[in-house]
Amino acid sequence: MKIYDAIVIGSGQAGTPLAKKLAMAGKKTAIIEKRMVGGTCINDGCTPTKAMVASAKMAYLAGHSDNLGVHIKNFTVDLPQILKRKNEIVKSFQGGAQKGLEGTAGLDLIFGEAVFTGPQAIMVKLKDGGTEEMQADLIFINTGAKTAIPDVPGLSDIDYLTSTSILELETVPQHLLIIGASYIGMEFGQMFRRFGSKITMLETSPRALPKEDEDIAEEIVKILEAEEITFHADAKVTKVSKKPNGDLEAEITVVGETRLISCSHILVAAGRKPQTEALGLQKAGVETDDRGYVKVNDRLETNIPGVYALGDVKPGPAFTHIAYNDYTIVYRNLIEKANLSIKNRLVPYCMFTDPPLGRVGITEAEAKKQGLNYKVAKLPMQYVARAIEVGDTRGFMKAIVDADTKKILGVAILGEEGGEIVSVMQMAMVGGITYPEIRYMVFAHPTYSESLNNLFMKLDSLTQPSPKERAF
Ligand SMILES: Cc1cc2nc3c(=O)[nH]c(=O)nc-3n(C[C@H](O)[C@H](O)[C@H](O)COP(=O)(O)OP(=O)(O)OC[C@H]3O[C@@H](n4cnc5c(N)ncnc54)[C@H](O)[C@@H]3O)c2cc1C
Ligand SMILES: NC(=O)c1ccc[n+]([C@@H]2O[C@H](COP(=O)([O-])OP(=O)(O)OC[C@H]3O[C@@H](n4cnc5c(N)ncnc54)[C@H](O)[C@@H]3O)[C@@H](O)[C@H]2O)c1
Repeated sequence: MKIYDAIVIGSGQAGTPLAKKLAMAGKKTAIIEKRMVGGTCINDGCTPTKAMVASAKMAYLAGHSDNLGVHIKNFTVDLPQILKRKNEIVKSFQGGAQKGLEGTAGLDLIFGEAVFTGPQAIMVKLKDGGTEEMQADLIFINTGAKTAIPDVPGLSDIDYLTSTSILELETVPQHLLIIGASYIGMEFGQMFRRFGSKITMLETSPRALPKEDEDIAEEIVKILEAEEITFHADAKVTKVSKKPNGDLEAEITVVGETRLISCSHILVAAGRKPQTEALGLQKAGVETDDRGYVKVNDRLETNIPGVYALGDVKPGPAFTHIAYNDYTIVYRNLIEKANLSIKNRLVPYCMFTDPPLGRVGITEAEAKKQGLNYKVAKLPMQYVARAIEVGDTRGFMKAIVDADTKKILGVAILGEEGGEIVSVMQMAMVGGITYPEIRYMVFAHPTYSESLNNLFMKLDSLTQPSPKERAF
């Protein structure tokens, strides 16, 4: 039995920096990884998808360059080259992360699958064979999530794609049917449409992106439909099968009506589930919720003293920046004796469609549900000077503000650089900057952020439009 001060299970976006910092703080630490260092984000999440989204954007720009006076006669999409570039980026990020762990004194990187054998005890099924027993007073669960496979008759009999396996396709699917129209579905749907696939998207909810405000979801669907992507909302896949010619067939009901869709590939993008099934949590007495997520308090402590859970394995928003922030909270509480909590943490995110959707704070629907006295400002990107100059006026800016305190409650930017502009607004929200202050703040011209002046002008009919707004 090996004795450590700390054991980190999973080298994801929380575990990797946490293990390093704990070792550097003098704690003898082990980090156990069953697959590859860097977890989902680096290996089959953010990094590879955003690298491939960049190729898809290039294809789109090549096909839409005439308007800017640049005529590109012919272009082709070279998927093997796109994969090669993506793989090189992934490999360099993964290699860098692994080197960082291996080069840290007092830290052991162990490849294998960790299973709890008691509250402070772990058994590792080593990748190279054999097992290793270890224990520590501090154990951190950072095992992330994996694709959830819906219970659809016939699905287990066909070679369906997941967000991981689709990243390795060497040829562009002729017709890709996507189950689930949220982040993963939208990002891959647009990407493969731009690579040349026909795309059909199915969503069980009455509309795509059910967690977003209706106007935002509608606008995104409109943008993707303009690229000839087909959406079916209120849709349920009732059966899938392989036809004698090798094609796949999905039987679906759309608003109660049965249809058959023939396609070459099916991507399952219907959500993710925590990787806790094989973790032996019951041996440690660690409680999970009814969906298998590890229950934690606001300081990310489980019900067992000394055992913590960070990142996607606990309930709540599943993003890399949240996993990373979890690490900083746990580390500072433990080592720097801070008293930090995840309560009231502002959660920004960006869906990397083109244009992207950046959002922070609450939605209009949430403001309504909470019965707040709020106002909504909206500015179409057609009124954003920078968007006109750049030649892409799809989308809009939207803000929800408190009518009494004038504070910003939530912002969504569906437009070019939406994720970047929303970061500006996030800082305003954290700093308590009110919308009248932003309305008259000096931003560089011509930037997208400058149009935040005009966005907030919309809130007060007595306010004179700025010279920039008058120009339109
Ligand atoms: C296709 C896709 C695109 C995404 N794009 C974005 C994006 O653009 N922006 C964003 O913020 N988020 C994005 N995400 C989400 C993001 O990847 C996750 O939120 C993030 O990786 C979570 O980090 P984590 O540390 O909790 O877990 P992970 O990164 O999943 O790491 C968990 C690690 O634990 C290991 N592990 C699991 N069980 C064991 C065990 N028993 N023993 C040892 N090791 C174990 C796993 O192998 C894995 O390496 C995307 C996700 C997907 C699937
Ligand atoms: N840019 C980003 O930050 C980014 C990108 C990709 C993924 N992610 C993360 O990955 C997680 C998973 O993404 P996701 O899109 O798979 O999950 P999700 O949970 O966000 O959405 C799944 C969608 O599938 C629908 N659905 C479920 N079962 C269905 C069925 N049988 N038929 C049709 N539709 C069905 C749901 O109603 C939902 O709209 C997200 O929570 C997100 O945090 C983030």
